[in-house]
Amino acid sequence: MSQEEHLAPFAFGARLRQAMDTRGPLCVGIDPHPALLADWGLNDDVDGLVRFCRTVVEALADRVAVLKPQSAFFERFGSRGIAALEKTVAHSRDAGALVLMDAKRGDIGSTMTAYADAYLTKGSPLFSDAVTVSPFLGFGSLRPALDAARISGSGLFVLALTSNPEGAEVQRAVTDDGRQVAQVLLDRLRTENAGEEPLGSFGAVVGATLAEAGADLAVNGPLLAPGIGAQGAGAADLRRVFGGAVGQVVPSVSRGVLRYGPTVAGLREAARRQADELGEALGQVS
Ligand SMILES: O=C(O)c1cc(=O)[nH]c(=O)n1[C@@H]1O[C@H](COP(=O)(O)O)[C@@H](O)[C@H]1O
Repeated sequence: MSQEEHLAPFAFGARLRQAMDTRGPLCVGIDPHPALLADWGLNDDVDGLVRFCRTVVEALADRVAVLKPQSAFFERFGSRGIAALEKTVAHSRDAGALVLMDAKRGDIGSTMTAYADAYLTKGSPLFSDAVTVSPFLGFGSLRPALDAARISGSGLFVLALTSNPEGAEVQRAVTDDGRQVAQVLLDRLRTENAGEEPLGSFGAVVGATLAEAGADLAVNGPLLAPGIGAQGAGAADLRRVFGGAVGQVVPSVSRGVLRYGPTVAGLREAARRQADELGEALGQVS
């Protein structure tokens, strides 16, 4: 039985909290890079993509809290890639993982409504437990997604302090009232999550690669921490970056686990190792 069936009335934040508490907080990204397909002995085509995803889901969907398919690697293959993405989402959810669709969508409100229909509305072929969104058009442009997520019990992760070095130019820019852009976004998330227990459904993306957070991360929502493994961050960075907010951190690893395929056993062992290391750093059961 999937987590959704178990926990149907609960909001994403509550379902995520439960998954983090029972499975540990690790999120594994499904990023079928051409280089990984080659390393796994697969062709860089739809058949290779499908086999790759089937293996990752078989290995991990019954044990990690969150699986995060990176939409770009599926879009490369056009409509058949999207069909593979739909199946990957469905199989992951059926096996009990929460699915965070990494699509980083963002647009004017009226178009955002269509993205909300695609990812956050029950019955849509790409319906996911949560989706990553870009607030570059202003936090208010995300309103249709916030509203749709509230109705369907799904969630959002808003890019705030991304793991790439180029992000700071925009995200650390100082606004008229003296706050950094990232802080404005975090403050808006705190408002959206106000009063939610045990955890709000609207999270922020905060890279584990940052030298320091330099922001108030207490948004009463989850903090997705990519950048671990291939981008150079590790368990030791989490306490430094997240400080008192470590209990809300969902550490995210893609290549750092995927490179231990193609066997199910290799992937499981790599995920377990990451979960142990990160869980220890976060002071959580894993
Ligand atoms: O939203 C994300 O997941 C994300 C945000 C961010 O700031 N940095 C970041 O790397 N990501 C994604 O996280 C994954 C990182 O992959 P690895 O570097 O292989 O672990 C990729 O799918 C990125 O698109």
